[in-house]
Amino acid sequence: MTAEHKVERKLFDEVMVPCYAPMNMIPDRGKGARIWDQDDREYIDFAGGIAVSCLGHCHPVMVDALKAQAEKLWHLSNVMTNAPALRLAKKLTEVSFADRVFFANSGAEANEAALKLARRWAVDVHGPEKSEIIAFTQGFHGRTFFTVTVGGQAAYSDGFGPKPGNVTHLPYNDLDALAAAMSDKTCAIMMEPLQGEGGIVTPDPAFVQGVRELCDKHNALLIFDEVQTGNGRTGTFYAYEQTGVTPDILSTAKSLGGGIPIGAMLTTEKLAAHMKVGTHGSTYGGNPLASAVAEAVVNEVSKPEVLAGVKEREGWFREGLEALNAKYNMFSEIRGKGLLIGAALNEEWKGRARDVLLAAGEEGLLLLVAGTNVVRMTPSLVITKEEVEEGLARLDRALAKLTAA
Ligand SMILES: Cc1ncc(COP(=O)(O)O)c(C=O)c1O
Repeated sequence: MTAEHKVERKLFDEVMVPCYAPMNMIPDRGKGARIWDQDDREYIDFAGGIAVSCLGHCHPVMVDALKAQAEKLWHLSNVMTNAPALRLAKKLTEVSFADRVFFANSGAEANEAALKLARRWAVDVHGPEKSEIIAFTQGFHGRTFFTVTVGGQAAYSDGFGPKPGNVTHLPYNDLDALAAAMSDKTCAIMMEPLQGEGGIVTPDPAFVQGVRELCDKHNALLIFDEVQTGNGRTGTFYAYEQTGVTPDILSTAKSLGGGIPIGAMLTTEKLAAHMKVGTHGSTYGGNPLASAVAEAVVNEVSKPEVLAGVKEREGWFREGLEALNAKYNMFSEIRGKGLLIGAALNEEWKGRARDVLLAAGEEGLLLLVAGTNVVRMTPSLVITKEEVEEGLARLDRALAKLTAA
């Protein structure tokens, strides 16, 4: 890398709106579960772009789909439909409960569409009084004003003036609290089937089933936010498949594109009928380039051997992390499902998830955090055994230094 090709990290502090605190390096290229920075330093990637790079970096099926579509047609807007979007929508209905698909560009936008559909349905069928949205503490649904308000972390939605109204937050996994709060004015419940940003929290199966029953009782819609859990992340194509519960609306993004921005809202024929021409829209939603890549990603990830491989890889991670914990005694629990993994710090290390992330970075391993107490891993679903072992060896070195300091 020659000096003139190198962009200095300090430029970030000079020209970017300071919403982020990125690591002190600039990645230059990636392959599989490895990334190299501008200085040619190699990192094993257990972060996967926050549950996005489900096939690793620059997987041939994505590169081929992108190249082929890039030579054909990039963009039309929704004044015309396009073949890649139609094929992708058809595939998404085949791998889920849904009959209908609306394309957006991100998780927040998919959730925004889901919430708007729920309110629209309520207004059409029951009248405007049925408008309450119930969501859960520590939930995360995106950063548009509606979705951040529905998300259960006030720190993200406070300080912007008046919020969209009629949103109630309840503790996750507390069916009694939900039963007491719900009424016929409840329009919809929005939840993650496994909370990601909130700390990798898996609800009791009875809670999820109870939520469905309460929705049926009060004629409310159940929206599953599968932006982080979807597209094979937990070992089934969608996490809801493991709950015995089917939502009315599902949002998906992140791994849907494997790295190209795309999101989608999935729903039933009956609910979709409440959206008419012009009710909602997006310039880029379902654009041919993003749809072509997502189609290739979904075709690959939905293969039974890829989904079975997620469970196998979960075993490699759990075994390796438990062994590290036996050595360093830092975690109270290794939790999550499939390749959505959280290592919760014990009392002694409480609040130091970022220290673990930074120490790992020094050793050439990319991790994530979920809050301040959980070290999160959302690697490629096809990460190799050698990459996992190398990453865990680097984590071993990082924890050795951290615990010795
Ligand atoms: C469960 C969940 N929903 C929604 C979002 C927002 O997605 P995006 O950042 O693509 O808008 C996220 C992002 O972390 C998420 O984890």
